[in-house]
Amino acid sequence: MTAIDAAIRWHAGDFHLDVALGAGPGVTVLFGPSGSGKSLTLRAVAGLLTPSEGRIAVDGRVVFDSARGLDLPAHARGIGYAGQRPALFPHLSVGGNVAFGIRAGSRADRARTAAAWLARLELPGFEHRRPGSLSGGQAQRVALARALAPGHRVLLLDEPFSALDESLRQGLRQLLADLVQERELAIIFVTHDLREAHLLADQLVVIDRGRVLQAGPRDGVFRAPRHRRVAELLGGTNILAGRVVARAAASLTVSIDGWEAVAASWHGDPQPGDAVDIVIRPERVVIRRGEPAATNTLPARVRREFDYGTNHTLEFEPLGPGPSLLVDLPSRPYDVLGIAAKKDWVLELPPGDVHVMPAAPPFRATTQ
Ligand SMILES: Nc1ncnc2c1ncn2[C@@H]1O[C@H](COP(=O)(O)OP(=O)(O)OP(=O)(O)O)[C@@H](O)[C@H]1O
Repeated sequence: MTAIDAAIRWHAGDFHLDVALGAGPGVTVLFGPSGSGKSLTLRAVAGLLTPSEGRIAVDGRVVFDSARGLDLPAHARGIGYAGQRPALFPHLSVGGNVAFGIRAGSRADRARTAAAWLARLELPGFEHRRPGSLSGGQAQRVALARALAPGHRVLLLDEPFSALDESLRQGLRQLLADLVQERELAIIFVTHDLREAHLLADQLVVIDRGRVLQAGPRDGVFRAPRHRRVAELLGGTNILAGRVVARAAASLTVSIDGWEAVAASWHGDPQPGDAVDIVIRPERVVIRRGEPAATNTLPARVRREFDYGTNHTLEFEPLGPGPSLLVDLPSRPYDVLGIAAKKDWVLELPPGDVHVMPAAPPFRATTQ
């Protein structure tokens, strides 16, 4: 049974939210740019925002249905929620905040459970502190403990690590992964951090301007975006316009700026002659010294390079016909290959990493 099944509409001013979302056990990452509607979606599922239309079911139980006038309050939905800005009750201690949603057990039991969650979130002994005395990252972890403590199977977490440093983030990501295993949790996790999305997601939902653009298992969405906008949002910086030359059972031949490449991945039903967009992820390009490879080689020269410390982004221009390409290379292979000294290389694009999508509709400058 899906843990969350939601179809909601809401609008305010110019912003229209029209989202259908399903989430099962594991981590479903809701990924999208700032202002795309991620928080609104989560707030609607949590019961903190009333959609103008729609239906929301949690573990098969309908908690909102505009057609039936049903709208269960947040506390009756059986969901743990931690918002983007931790909204702790200022009049309660930290322990009181964490124990707030726990229903079972004596007062002492609830206090013990709260203290145990605080310790698990690396805040041991914080239960007697006041919320006003916490740093931003500590308050965020208290909010997370409060969401976890009642033991709900469904958790909605809105950028819960945004105020934390990398080492704390790593520990808490591991904690979430452990909890998913231990308790078969279903978590919807909002982030606009691509690395975090990739690291955490079992399922990935890409949202933009209030709409779901694509949803599915993480690798399927990353490797096979449906169209240019999804590829752009997922960091596919080489998105090239081309045309289909030929189609075989398991491959397409595409022409890009006069250079032909074989692609083994595509979305839709591309036919010879069709205009298409082609995405080649910068971390999937192979840099060779010049030895021959079977398919998809492109002699090219480094035109510009950007040193990000852990990796280099190289901008290659072709030596003959073909596209310019960005290539990401970790700093060690960069040194071993000697790219600082040698600028002419042969790029190789494995066909499985050349993904073809229907061409984005042409941009219309006028409304005629
Ligand atoms: N009460 C409101 N009235 C009008 N517009 C609103 C209201 N609440 C949110 N919006 C708008 O809806 C859009 C989506 O907001 P939302 O908070 O869901 O974005 P988000 O994807 O979570 O972004 P971020 O990553 O920046 O948190 C934004 O453009 C926001 O300004």
